[in-house]
Amino acid sequence: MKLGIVLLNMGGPTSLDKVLPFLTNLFNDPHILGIKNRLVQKALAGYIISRRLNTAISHYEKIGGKSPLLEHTLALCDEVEAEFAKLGMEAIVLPGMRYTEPRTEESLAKLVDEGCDRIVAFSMYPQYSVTTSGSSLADFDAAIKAWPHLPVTRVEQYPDERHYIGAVRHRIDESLQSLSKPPLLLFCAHSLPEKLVRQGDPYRDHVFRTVQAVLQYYPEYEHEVVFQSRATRGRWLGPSIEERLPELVDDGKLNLLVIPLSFTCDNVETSYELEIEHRELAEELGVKSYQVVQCPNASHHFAHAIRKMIMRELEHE
Ligand SMILES: C=CC1=C(C)c2cc3[nH]c(cc4nc(cc5[nH]c(cc1n2)c(C)c5CCC(=O)O)C(CCC(=O)O)=C4C)c(C)c3C=C
Ligand SMILES: [Fe+2]
Ligand SMILES: [Fe+2]
Repeated sequence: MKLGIVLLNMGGPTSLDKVLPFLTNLFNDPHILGIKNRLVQKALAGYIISRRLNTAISHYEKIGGKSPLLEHTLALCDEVEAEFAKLGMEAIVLPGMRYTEPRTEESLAKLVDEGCDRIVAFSMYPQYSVTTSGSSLADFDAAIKAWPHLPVTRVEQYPDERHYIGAVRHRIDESLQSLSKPPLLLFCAHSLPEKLVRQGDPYRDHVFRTVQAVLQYYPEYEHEVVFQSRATRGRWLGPSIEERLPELVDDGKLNLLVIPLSFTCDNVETSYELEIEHRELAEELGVKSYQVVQCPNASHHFAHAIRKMIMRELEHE
Protein backbone atom coordinates (compact mmCIF):
# COMPACT_ATOMS: atom_id res chain seq x y z
CA MET A 1 0.00 0.00 0.00
CA LYS A 2 1.27 3.48 -0.86
CA LEU A 3 -0.61 6.10 1.14
CA GLY A 4 -1.33 9.56 -0.23
CA ILE A 5 -2.19 11.93 2.62
CA VAL A 6 -3.60 15.45 2.24
CA LEU A 7 -3.51 17.77 5.24
CA LEU A 8 -6.61 19.91 4.73
CA ASN A 9 -6.49 23.55 5.82
CA MET A 10 -7.63 26.96 4.62
CA GLY A 11 -4.22 28.23 3.46
CA GLY A 12 -2.98 31.78 3.74
CA PRO A 13 -1.43 34.41 1.49
CA THR A 14 2.24 33.72 0.70
CA SER A 15 2.84 37.35 -0.35
CA LEU A 16 1.00 40.65 0.11
CA ASP A 17 -0.45 40.61 -3.41
CA LYS A 18 -2.10 37.28 -2.57
CA VAL A 19 -4.16 38.75 0.31
CA LEU A 20 -6.93 39.91 -2.07
CA PRO A 21 -7.35 36.54 -3.87
CA PHE A 22 -7.24 34.78 -0.46
CA LEU A 23 -10.04 36.96 0.98
CA THR A 24 -12.01 36.72 -2.28
CA ASN A 25 -11.93 32.91 -2.18
CA LEU A 26 -12.74 32.86 1.54
CA PHE A 27 -15.75 35.19 1.45
CA ASN A 28 -17.11 33.57 -1.73
CA ASP A 29 -17.11 30.16 -0.05
CA PRO A 30 -20.80 29.38 0.60
CA HIS A 31 -19.78 27.58 3.83
CA ILE A 32 -18.38 30.82 5.31
CA LEU A 33 -21.19 33.38 4.92
CA GLY A 34 -23.94 30.78 4.59
CA ILE A 35 -25.93 32.77 2.01
CA LYS A 36 -27.78 30.67 -0.58
CA ASN A 37 -28.43 33.37 -3.19
CA ARG A 38 -25.26 33.66 -5.33
CA LEU A 39 -25.81 37.33 -6.24
CA VAL A 40 -26.43 38.42 -2.64
CA GLN A 41 -23.44 36.31 -1.52
CA LYS A 42 -21.14 37.93 -4.13
CA ALA A 43 -22.32 41.45 -3.29
CA LEU A 44 -21.84 40.95 0.46
CA ALA A 45 -18.42 39.33 -0.09
CA GLY A 46 -17.33 42.33 -2.19
CA TYR A 47 -18.54 44.76 0.48
CA ILE A 48 -16.80 42.94 3.35
CA ILE A 49 -13.55 42.58 1.39
CA SER A 50 -13.49 46.27 0.42
CA ARG A 51 -13.75 47.20 4.12
CA ARG A 52 -11.24 44.61 5.28
CA LEU A 53 -8.49 44.43 2.66
CA ASN A 54 -6.12 47.18 3.86
CA THR A 55 -6.31 46.11 7.50
CA ALA A 56 -5.67 42.47 6.53
CA ILE A 57 -2.68 43.51 4.37
CA SER A 58 -1.25 45.53 7.27
CA HIS A 59 -1.51 42.48 9.56
CA TYR A 60 0.40 40.27 7.12
CA GLU A 61 2.93 43.10 6.59
CA LYS A 62 3.69 43.08 10.33
CA ILE A 63 4.47 39.35 10.31
CA GLY A 64 6.93 39.43 7.41
CA GLY A 65 4.59 39.92 4.43
CA LYS A 66 2.99 36.48 4.40
CA SER A 67 1.18 33.85 6.44
CA PRO A 68 3.46 31.30 8.14
CA LEU A 69 0.80 28.61 7.67
CA LEU A 70 2.16 26.97 4.50
CA GLU A 71 5.76 26.74 5.76
CA HIS A 72 4.67 25.04 8.98
CA THR A 73 2.44 22.68 7.02
CA LEU A 74 5.20 21.72 4.56
CA ALA A 75 7.60 20.99 7.42
CA LEU A 76 4.89 18.90 9.08
CA CYS A 77 4.34 16.94 5.84
CA ASP A 78 8.00 15.84 5.98
CA GLU A 79 7.65 14.84 9.64
CA VAL A 80 4.54 12.77 8.98
CA GLU A 81 6.25 10.98 6.06
CA ALA A 82 9.14 10.18 8.41
CA GLU A 83 6.70 8.83 11.03
CA PHE A 84 5.22 6.38 8.50
CA ALA A 85 8.72 5.43 7.28
CA LYS A 86 9.52 4.35 10.88
CA LEU A 87 6.78 1.70 10.48
CA GLY A 88 8.21 0.69 7.09
CA MET A 89 5.19 2.25 5.37
CA GLU A 90 5.37 4.38 2.27
CA ALA A 91 3.38 7.61 2.49
CA ILE A 92 3.44 10.85 0.56
CA VAL A 93 2.02 13.80 2.51
CA LEU A 94 0.96 17.09 0.89
CA PRO A 95 -0.99 20.18 2.01
CA GLY A 96 -4.52 20.51 0.57
CA MET A 97 -5.48 24.17 0.90
CA ARG A 98 -8.98 25.55 0.46
CA TYR A 99 -8.27 29.15 -0.59
CA THR A 100 -4.60 29.28 -1.68
CA GLU A 101 -2.07 27.04 -3.36
CA PRO A 102 -1.40 24.14 -3.27
CA ARG A 103 -5.13 23.49 -3.62
CA THR A 104 -6.51 20.08 -2.62
CA GLU A 105 -7.27 19.17 -6.26
CA GLU A 106 -3.69 19.85 -7.35
CA SER A 107 -2.19 17.84 -4.47
CA LEU A 108 -4.51 14.91 -5.15
CA ALA A 109 -3.38 14.84 -8.79
CA LYS A 110 0.25 14.69 -7.60
CA LEU A 111 -0.48 11.83 -5.20
CA VAL A 112 -2.19 9.86 -7.98
CA ASP A 113 0.75 10.54 -10.33
CA GLU A 114 3.10 9.20 -7.65
CA GLY A 115 1.15 5.94 -7.62
CA CYS A 116 -0.64 6.27 -4.26
CA ASP A 117 -3.33 3.60 -4.02
CA ARG A 118 -5.17 4.89 -0.92
CA ILE A 119 -5.94 8.51 -0.13
CA VAL A 120 -6.28 9.93 3.39
CA ALA A 121 -8.05 13.25 3.99
CA PHE A 122 -6.80 14.64 7.31
CA SER A 123 -8.43 17.81 8.64
CA MET A 124 -6.03 20.25 10.26
CA TYR A 125 -8.90 21.62 12.37
CA PRO A 126 -9.25 19.55 15.58
CA GLN A 127 -12.74 20.95 16.28
CA TYR A 128 -15.31 20.43 13.53
CA SER A 129 -17.11 23.44 12.08
CA VAL A 130 -19.10 23.63 8.86
CA THR A 131 -17.11 26.79 8.03
CA THR A 132 -13.69 25.12 8.23
CA SER A 133 -13.47 21.30 8.23
CA GLY A 134 -16.90 21.03 6.57
CA SER A 135 -15.82 23.31 3.76
CA SER A 136 -12.42 21.64 3.27
CA LEU A 137 -13.95 18.15 3.27
CA ALA A 138 -16.61 19.19 0.74
CA ASP A 139 -13.83 20.59 -1.45
CA PHE A 140 -11.95 17.29 -1.07
CA ASP A 141 -15.08 15.24 -1.91
CA ALA A 142 -15.60 17.27 -5.08
CA ALA A 143 -11.95 16.86 -6.14
CA ILE A 144 -11.68 13.11 -5.42
CA LYS A 145 -14.59 12.41 -7.82
CA ALA A 146 -11.99 12.52 -10.61
CA TRP A 147 -10.59 9.22 -9.24
CA PRO A 148 -13.71 7.25 -8.22
CA HIS A 149 -11.76 3.94 -7.95
CA LEU A 150 -9.44 5.19 -5.18
CA PRO A 151 -10.29 4.13 -1.61
CA VAL A 152 -10.48 7.07 0.81
CA THR A 153 -9.96 7.29 4.58
CA ARG A 154 -10.99 10.41 6.51
CA VAL A 155 -9.91 11.94 9.82
CA GLU A 156 -12.44 14.75 10.22
CA GLN A 157 -12.26 15.76 13.90
CA TYR A 158 -10.24 14.99 17.04
CA PRO A 159 -11.09 17.61 19.69
CA ASP A 160 -10.01 15.39 22.62
CA GLU A 161 -8.02 12.63 20.94
CA ARG A 162 -5.24 11.76 23.39
CA HIS A 163 -2.25 11.96 21.01
CA TYR A 164 -3.39 15.34 19.72
CA ILE A 165 -3.89 16.53 23.30
CA GLY A 166 -0.40 15.17 24.03
CA ALA A 167 1.06 17.38 21.27
CA VAL A 168 -0.71 20.43 22.74
CA ARG A 169 0.53 19.53 26.23
CA HIS A 170 4.14 19.43 25.03
CA ARG A 171 3.78 22.98 23.73
CA ILE A 172 2.19 24.17 27.00
CA ASP A 173 4.95 22.51 29.02
CA GLU A 174 7.63 24.20 26.88
CA SER A 175 6.08 27.57 27.77
CA LEU A 176 5.52 26.76 31.46
CA GLN A 177 9.22 25.87 31.86
CA SER A 178 10.21 29.41 30.92
CA LEU A 179 7.83 31.10 33.39
CA SER A 180 8.75 31.94 36.96
CA LYS A 181 5.17 32.27 38.29
CA PRO A 182 2.23 29.91 37.59
CA PRO A 183 0.11 31.71 34.98
CA LEU A 184 -3.61 31.70 34.38
CA LEU A 185 -4.25 29.41 31.41
CA LEU A 186 -6.11 31.58 28.90
CA PHE A 187 -7.57 29.18 26.32
CA CYS A 188 -8.31 31.14 23.17
CA ALA A 189 -10.48 29.67 20.41
CA HIS A 190 -11.39 31.19 17.06
CA SER A 191 -14.90 32.62 17.30
CA LEU A 192 -17.88 31.64 15.16
CA PRO A 193 -21.29 33.26 14.48
CA GLU A 194 -23.71 32.09 17.22
CA LYS A 195 -26.33 31.49 14.54
CA LEU A 196 -24.27 28.57 13.21
CA VAL A 197 -24.06 27.02 16.68
CA ARG A 198 -27.86 27.35 17.05
CA GLN A 199 -28.20 25.59 13.68
CA GLY A 200 -26.25 22.62 15.08
CA ASP A 201 -22.59 23.36 14.29
CA PRO A 202 -20.67 21.24 16.88
CA TYR A 203 -17.69 23.63 17.01
CA ARG A 204 -18.43 25.23 20.38
CA ASP A 205 -18.93 21.85 22.08
CA HIS A 206 -15.73 20.58 20.50
CA VAL A 207 -13.80 23.61 21.81
CA PHE A 208 -14.92 22.82 25.36
CA ARG A 209 -14.02 19.15 24.89
CA THR A 210 -10.48 20.22 23.99
CA VAL A 211 -10.31 22.53 27.02
CA GLN A 212 -11.49 19.78 29.39
CA ALA A 213 -9.07 17.24 27.93
CA VAL A 214 -6.09 19.61 28.35
CA LEU A 215 -7.16 20.71 31.84
CA GLN A 216 -6.97 17.14 33.15
CA TYR A 217 -3.20 17.57 33.05
CA TYR A 218 -3.16 20.99 34.78
CA PRO A 219 -5.58 20.65 37.73
CA GLU A 220 -3.67 23.16 39.86
CA TYR A 221 -3.95 26.04 37.37
CA GLU A 222 -6.69 28.67 37.08
CA HIS A 223 -8.15 28.93 33.61
CA GLU A 224 -10.49 30.94 31.36
CA VAL A 225 -11.90 30.39 27.87
CA VAL A 226 -12.09 33.32 25.43
CA PHE A 227 -12.67 33.73 21.69
CA GLN A 228 -10.82 35.72 19.03
CA SER A 229 -11.37 37.15 15.57
CA ARG A 230 -14.97 38.10 15.09
CA ALA A 231 -15.07 38.78 11.35
CA THR A 232 -18.61 39.97 10.48
CA ARG A 233 -21.56 41.75 12.12
CA GLY A 234 -24.01 39.92 14.37
CA ARG A 235 -23.42 37.89 17.50
CA TRP A 236 -20.33 35.67 17.62
CA LEU A 237 -19.21 33.29 20.36
CA GLY A 238 -17.79 35.14 23.35
CA PRO A 239 -16.43 36.47 25.58
CA SER A 240 -13.89 37.95 23.19
CA ILE A 241 -10.30 38.17 24.36
CA GLU A 242 -10.44 41.99 23.99
CA GLU A 243 -13.43 42.33 26.35
CA ARG A 244 -12.14 39.81 28.88
CA LEU A 245 -8.54 41.08 29.23
CA PRO A 246 -9.44 44.27 31.17
CA GLU A 247 -11.69 42.27 33.53
CA LEU A 248 -8.92 39.76 34.19
CA VAL A 249 -6.50 42.58 35.01
CA ASP A 250 -9.10 44.11 37.38
CA ASP A 251 -9.25 40.71 39.10
CA GLY A 252 -5.47 40.79 39.58
CA LYS A 253 -4.65 38.18 36.94
CA LEU A 254 -1.37 39.59 35.67
CA ASN A 255 0.40 36.44 34.45
CA LEU A 256 -1.24 34.95 31.39
CA LEU A 257 -0.39 31.96 29.25
CA VAL A 258 -2.44 32.19 26.05
CA ILE A 259 -3.22 28.79 24.52
CA PRO A 260 -4.56 28.99 20.94
CA LEU A 261 -7.02 26.15 20.49
CA SER A 262 -8.47 26.11 17.01
CA PHE A 263 -5.34 25.82 14.91
CA THR A 264 -2.72 23.13 14.53
CA CYS A 265 -0.26 25.44 12.72
CA ASP A 266 0.60 29.03 13.53
CA ASN A 267 -0.98 31.59 11.22
CA VAL A 268 -1.94 35.26 11.13
CA GLU A 269 -4.46 34.76 13.96
CA THR A 270 -1.69 33.62 16.31
CA SER A 271 1.39 35.40 14.87
CA TYR A 272 -0.31 38.79 14.51
CA GLU A 273 -3.50 38.89 16.59
CA LEU A 274 -2.27 37.05 19.67
CA GLU A 275 1.47 37.77 19.48
CA ILE A 276 1.27 41.46 18.51
CA GLU A 277 -2.22 43.03 18.75
CA HIS A 278 -3.52 41.46 21.95
CA ARG A 279 -0.06 41.50 23.56
CA GLU A 280 -0.01 45.31 23.11
CA LEU A 281 -3.43 45.57 24.74
CA ALA A 282 -2.37 43.29 27.61
CA GLU A 283 0.78 45.32 28.23
CA GLU A 284 -1.14 48.62 28.13
CA LEU A 285 -3.53 47.20 30.73
CA GLY A 286 -0.63 46.26 33.02
CA VAL A 287 -0.33 42.52 32.44
CA LYS A 288 3.15 41.50 33.72
CA SER A 289 3.69 38.30 31.83
CA TYR A 290 1.94 37.49 28.55
CA GLN A 291 3.12 34.43 26.67
CA VAL A 292 1.53 32.69 23.70
CA VAL A 293 1.90 28.92 23.36
CA GLN A 294 3.09 27.75 19.94
CA CYS A 295 0.72 25.64 17.87
CA PRO A 296 1.76 21.99 17.45
CA ASN A 297 3.22 22.90 14.00
CA ALA A 298 5.84 20.41 12.73
CA SER A 299 6.63 18.94 16.16
CA HIS A 300 7.31 15.22 16.10
CA HIS A 301 4.61 14.84 18.79
CA PHE A 302 1.99 16.16 16.39
CA ALA A 303 3.37 14.16 13.43
CA HIS A 304 3.16 11.09 15.67
CA ALA A 305 -0.43 12.01 16.65
CA ILE A 306 -1.39 12.31 12.97
CA ARG A 307 0.08 8.88 12.23
CA LYS A 308 -1.77 7.35 15.20
CA MET A 309 -5.13 8.83 14.15
CA ILE A 310 -4.68 7.72 10.53
CA MET A 311 -3.58 4.20 11.52
CA ARG A 312 -6.61 3.87 13.80
CA GLU A 313 -8.95 4.74 10.92
CA LEU A 314 -7.14 2.36 8.54
CA GLU A 315 -7.39 -0.49 11.05
CA HIS A 316 -11.17 0.08 11.39
CA GLU A 317 -11.66 -0.36 7.64
C1 LIG B 1 -17.27 34.94 8.39
C2 LIG B 1 -15.98 34.86 8.38
C3 LIG B 1 -15.13 33.85 9.04
C4 LIG B 1 -15.46 32.70 9.79
C5 LIG B 1 -16.81 32.16 10.13
C6 LIG B 1 -14.22 32.10 10.18
C7 LIG B 1 -14.09 30.94 10.94
C8 LIG B 1 -12.88 30.34 11.26
N1 LIG B 1 -11.64 30.63 10.78
C9 LIG B 1 -10.69 29.80 11.34
C10 LIG B 1 -9.31 29.79 11.10
C11 LIG B 1 -8.60 30.78 10.40
N2 LIG B 1 -9.11 31.94 9.88
C12 LIG B 1 -8.08 32.64 9.29
C13 LIG B 1 -8.18 33.85 8.64
C14 LIG B 1 -9.38 34.51 8.36
N3 LIG B 1 -10.66 34.09 8.68
C15 LIG B 1 -11.58 35.02 8.24
C16 LIG B 1 -12.98 34.95 8.36
C17 LIG B 1 -13.70 33.94 9.00
N4 LIG B 1 -13.20 32.87 9.69
C18 LIG B 1 -10.82 36.08 7.62
C19 LIG B 1 -11.42 37.31 7.01
C20 LIG B 1 -9.46 35.75 7.69
C21 LIG B 1 -8.30 36.56 7.11
C22 LIG B 1 -7.48 37.21 8.13
C23 LIG B 1 -8.22 38.35 8.79
O1 LIG B 1 -8.57 39.30 8.09
O2 LIG B 1 -8.48 38.25 10.00
C24 LIG B 1 -6.86 31.92 9.44
C25 LIG B 1 -5.48 32.42 9.06
C26 LIG B 1 -4.93 32.10 7.69
C27 LIG B 1 -3.61 32.79 7.49
O3 LIG B 1 -3.55 33.59 6.58
O4 LIG B 1 -2.65 32.60 8.21
C28 LIG B 1 -7.18 30.75 10.12
C29 LIG B 1 -6.23 29.65 10.47
C30 LIG B 1 -11.39 28.93 12.22
C31 LIG B 1 -10.72 27.86 13.04
C32 LIG B 1 -12.74 29.27 12.19
C33 LIG B 1 -13.92 28.71 12.88
C34 LIG B 1 -13.96 27.73 13.67
FE1 LIG C 1 -11.11 32.55 10.00
FE1 LIG D 1 -8.45 37.48 12.43
